[in-house]
Amino acid sequence: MKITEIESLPVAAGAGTYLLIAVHTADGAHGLGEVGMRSRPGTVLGALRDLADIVIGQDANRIEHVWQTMYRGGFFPADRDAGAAMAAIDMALWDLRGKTLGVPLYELLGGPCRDQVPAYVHLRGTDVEAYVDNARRLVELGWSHLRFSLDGRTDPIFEPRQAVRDTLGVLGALRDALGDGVELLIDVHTRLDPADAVTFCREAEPFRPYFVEDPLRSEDPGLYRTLRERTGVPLAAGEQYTTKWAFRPLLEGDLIDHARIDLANTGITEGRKIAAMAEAHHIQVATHNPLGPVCSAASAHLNTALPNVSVQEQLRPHGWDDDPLVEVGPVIAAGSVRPADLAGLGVQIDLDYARKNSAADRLGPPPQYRRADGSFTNW
Ligand SMILES: O=C(O)[C@@H](O)[C@H](O)[C@H](O)CO
Ligand SMILES: [Mg+2]
Repeated sequence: MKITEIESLPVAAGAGTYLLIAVHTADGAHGLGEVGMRSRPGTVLGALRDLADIVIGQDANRIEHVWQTMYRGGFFPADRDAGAAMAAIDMALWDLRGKTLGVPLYELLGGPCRDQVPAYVHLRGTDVEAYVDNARRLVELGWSHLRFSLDGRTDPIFEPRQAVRDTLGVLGALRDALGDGVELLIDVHTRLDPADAVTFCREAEPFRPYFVEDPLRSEDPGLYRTLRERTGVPLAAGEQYTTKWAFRPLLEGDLIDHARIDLANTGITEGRKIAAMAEAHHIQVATHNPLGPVCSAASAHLNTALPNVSVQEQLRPHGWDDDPLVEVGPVIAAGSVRPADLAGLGVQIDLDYARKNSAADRLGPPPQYRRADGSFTNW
């Protein structure tokens, strides 16, 4: 099972743009992977080429060994941008392993702990009424976990205190309209400084959110200690981390309640180790996955096999039903996701379609936000 090629497939498909890869082997097989960081396409495509120098010629069955050589083989640790490229290769090797053995990936990860994985979808709105209407529609479709963002709703200007007030208004209106049977998740996108994050979390408490995600920036996980002391709201973080070492302070300090592992940033080999570290702290895994069919499948497999799962992110309520790229993908039913009943990741894409519909020029930095004074703030 010699690895012969890492093929990058930035693809524009029915439902969005994805940065997929195919790892090919000498016997004509291939495994699929997905890169989680699409905001620096040149960097990650370059990292994939650098990693190919290390990986080509290796035995695809030695997944942990390949991980060690990718991570440490360039002397400088391959984290962040290179970590996202590594994650895609690692995911593809697990797909290949499952296909070679003829079993779904979750069987290799210990077998199922659950029948399907609870999932949440994204909720959007231009004003409070639109949020409530859109939420009601999703609930009617059977979704019980809805996620929306802390926004200023004056794009591209983001004023944190205004955004905190607006978002608390939306949260309160949703709770009033939907009652307690619907779980509400708020993603702050690392946009707040500690003072505003404390205000937001404390004032959100009476509305019983399922979690508040990324209230603080990710550079210094120790920052969460202050917030933790000042709010009882459940906290979620971790989507920007690629390694167990990055997650360690959050987990060992019991600073979060939900670990936002993104398998297209950590890979499966590292992601399951992070999940085990979380388990030791009674922290639930809430996989980050605003991504495509391959990462969604990988997440569904790992979450099927893990004991400590809260909820999996799924961008769209309808999955890939009408997407010309995706021949088989994970099964998305109202409120949940489960892997397709096939070997490996259980994803089949039309490789020719992917090659002909490159999204190379459509990936890049997200829209840029500004404070009213012109200074930068996170998207
Ligand atoms: O949790 C999420 O889905 C978000 O934080 C996205 O990863 C972010 O908006 C970048 O696309
Ligand atoms: Mg997020």
